[in-house]
Amino acid sequence: MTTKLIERSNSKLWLAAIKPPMYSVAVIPISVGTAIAFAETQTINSSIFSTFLMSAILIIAWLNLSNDVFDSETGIDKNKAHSLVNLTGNKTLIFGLANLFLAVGVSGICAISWWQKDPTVILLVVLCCALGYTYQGPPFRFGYQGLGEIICFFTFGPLAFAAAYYSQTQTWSATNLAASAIVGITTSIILFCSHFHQVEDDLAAGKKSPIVRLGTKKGAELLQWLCGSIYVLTVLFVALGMFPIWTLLIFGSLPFAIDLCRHVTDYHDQPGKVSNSKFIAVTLHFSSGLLLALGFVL
Ligand SMILES: C/C(=C\COP(=O)(O)OP(=O)(O)O)CCC[C@H](C)CCC[C@H](C)CCCC(C)C
Ligand SMILES: O=C(O)C1=CC(=O)c2ccccc2C1=O
Repeated sequence: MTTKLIERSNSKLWLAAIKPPMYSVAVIPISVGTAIAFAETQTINSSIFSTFLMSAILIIAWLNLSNDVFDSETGIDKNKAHSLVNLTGNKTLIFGLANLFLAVGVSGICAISWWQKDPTVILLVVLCCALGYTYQGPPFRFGYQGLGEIICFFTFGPLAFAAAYYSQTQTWSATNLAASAIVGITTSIILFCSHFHQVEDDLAAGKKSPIVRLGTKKGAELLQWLCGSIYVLTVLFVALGMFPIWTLLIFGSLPFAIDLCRHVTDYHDQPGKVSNSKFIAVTLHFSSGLLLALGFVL
């Protein structure tokens, strides 16, 4: 019985370390960017789409494994039982695996550029990876200065969307750029929410996350503006004729936005209770992204 309980909590820790829901951040920008390309050209290259999707998932695996490696070096993760480095006790193995995922992911994107005889897509994705590295890796560690959310907005928004759209069309689109702002915001909301419960550990390690800088109460207030902005922007882009009317389907994700804002407003200063806000934010990101994509293809 005791062994079973230990096994169960061990598998929970592994699941928390691998973070399956977080791969939404790879799926959504590639899917929405491709949906817009399809809506505008009526064609889709499914080999390019599936290669891009697999590569993006591998790049996010690299990001998360290497985050545990770099955080183990600053001591910020010393209380984090679900760090892969803490779980395995083998930093070299996790770093090696992370780099393998990055190499295979980037190879997939190289294949797309090779098929297109055009380096644009690989250059955009390498720029995303380099910015992702500056968030967490030495000597930059820009996340420790509170710059993560800004890097997140540009990488998962305009840059990832430009790469996904260009991989299908070899051209650019103002509509795609507008949609990228919405997904950039929802992705940054995930990172923003992940910092509410970590204030004590972040302060101890000298990490000035936006929540450390603002305080949890002001952070909860800012979250309401960020969530509201995705709906205001969608209405604006529909009114300007840049988005089809069906993209208003994004309002179907409003209950998750309300739930997220209520949860964070109620528990912003209670780490044990606010810690799951990151996963409500993932649900908001996934549902709003999927509905937006649907709005473009209908
Ligand atoms: C690893 C990230 C967050 C974890 O942050 P933190 O250390 O505070 O949390 P833990 O407690 O879990 O340790 C995400 C950081 C995202 C980064 C700012 C930007 C990454 C860009 C990607 C490489 C872009 C990939 C684009 C792809 C879809 C083509
Ligand atoms: O572990 C995390 O907290 C995050 C992992 C991750 O890959 C990601 C990507 C984009 C935005 C936020 C996050 C995380 O918060």
